[in-house]
Amino acid sequence: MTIRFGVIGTGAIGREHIKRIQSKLSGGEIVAVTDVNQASAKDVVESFELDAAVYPDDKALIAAENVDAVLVTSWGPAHEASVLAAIEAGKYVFVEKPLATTAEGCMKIVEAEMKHGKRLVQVGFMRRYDSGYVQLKEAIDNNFIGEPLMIRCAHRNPEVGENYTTDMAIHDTLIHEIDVLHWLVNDDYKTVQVTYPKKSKHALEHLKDPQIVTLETNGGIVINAEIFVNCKYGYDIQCEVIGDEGIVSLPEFQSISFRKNGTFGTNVLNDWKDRFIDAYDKELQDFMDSIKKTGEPNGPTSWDGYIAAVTADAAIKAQNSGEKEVVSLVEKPDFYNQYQTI
Ligand SMILES: NC(=O)C1=CN([C@@H]2O[C@H](COP(=O)(O)OP(=O)(O)OC[C@H]3O[C@@H](n4cnc5c(N)ncnc54)[C@H](O)[C@@H]3O)[C@@H](O)[C@H]2O)C=CC1
Ligand SMILES: O=C1[C@@H](O)[C@H](O)[C@@H](O)[C@H](O)[C@H]1O
Repeated sequence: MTIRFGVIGTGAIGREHIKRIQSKLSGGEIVAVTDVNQASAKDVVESFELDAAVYPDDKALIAAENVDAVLVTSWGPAHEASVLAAIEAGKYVFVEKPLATTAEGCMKIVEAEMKHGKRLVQVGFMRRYDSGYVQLKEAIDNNFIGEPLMIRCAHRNPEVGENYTTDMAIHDTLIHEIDVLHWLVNDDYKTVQVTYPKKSKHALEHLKDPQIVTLETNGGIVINAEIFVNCKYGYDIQCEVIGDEGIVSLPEFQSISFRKNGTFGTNVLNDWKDRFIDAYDKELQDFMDSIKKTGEPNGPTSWDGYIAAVTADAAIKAQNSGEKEVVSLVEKPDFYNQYQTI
């Protein structure tokens, strides 16, 4: 069985995912595309030589009979409506982060999926598929470092465009740490606080950069996360978990080392596309394989999308108040307890 995808949003990551489904992964094909910029949708069909129809909007694409699964790679604020429409039509959905831009929006999706009665949605929190984070999780789950006490991490981008705003450091960038860290230590967040170090001279006037986010879990683990989106030197993701018996760290991305001109060095990557290339491949392959095997996706759930949104909302409140803000989740529905997600 081949899973026939309809793609909503043919921008940067939409194109990356189309390429991997079409020519790298097995068991899927792109049969439909749409974008509010119709020229972009048409261009992707031509340049990637897809045998796919171009639809005027998400509703028409979701209604197409030959679409089994919808890949939502439009801008964040458009995700909620497309995901809800896909659930209503009983179609599988792979949605890039964020699931929705508000906790209320995520909860609507959670409720719609529960009403449908089985899982349809997987959220694109790809770090759970990254081999480095998988190794960290195995070490923690196997008690290799004893009880985790603290986590130190950094999420650095070389630069961002002028549309990138201070709150995006949370809901666009930190959201990956928000998702992967509570999964890593099997805990939920209790509070969050944001502080601003001295501002980088490379940050535009409207942007506070870098930022330090301190998250505290119910179990007492304190996480110190640096978000620095004009770091200039490259795309760099760091994570170190400190336990009572030792420390585990995320491996550096593998690259050749060199000795040249009196220097011993290695290259640093420049963006997310390359850093998480294997993780993006694995998450989408798992989405397809799991649907074929069990009839449901296996990766991060709508509930995970909801946790991320609630935590991001509290962090944005903390950005503005300067205070420690409470992360308050409603009780996890039994429906999601039955899934042992990656
Ligand atoms: N998992 C990850 O590491 C990454 C995730 N993302 C997420 O993927 C999403 C897309 O990001 P990019 O591709 O970087 O943005 P982009 O701006 O390059 O592409 C988005 C595309 O969606 C289209 N679009 C917007 N609203 C639409 C609607 N209602 N219906 C149809 N098309 C619509 C736009 O015209 C544009 O072509 C965002 O939610 C972003 O947060 C982006 C980069 C990396
Ligand atoms: O999801 C992503 C982007 O949307 C975001 O803007 C970047 O900061 C992240 O590193 C990348 O993984």
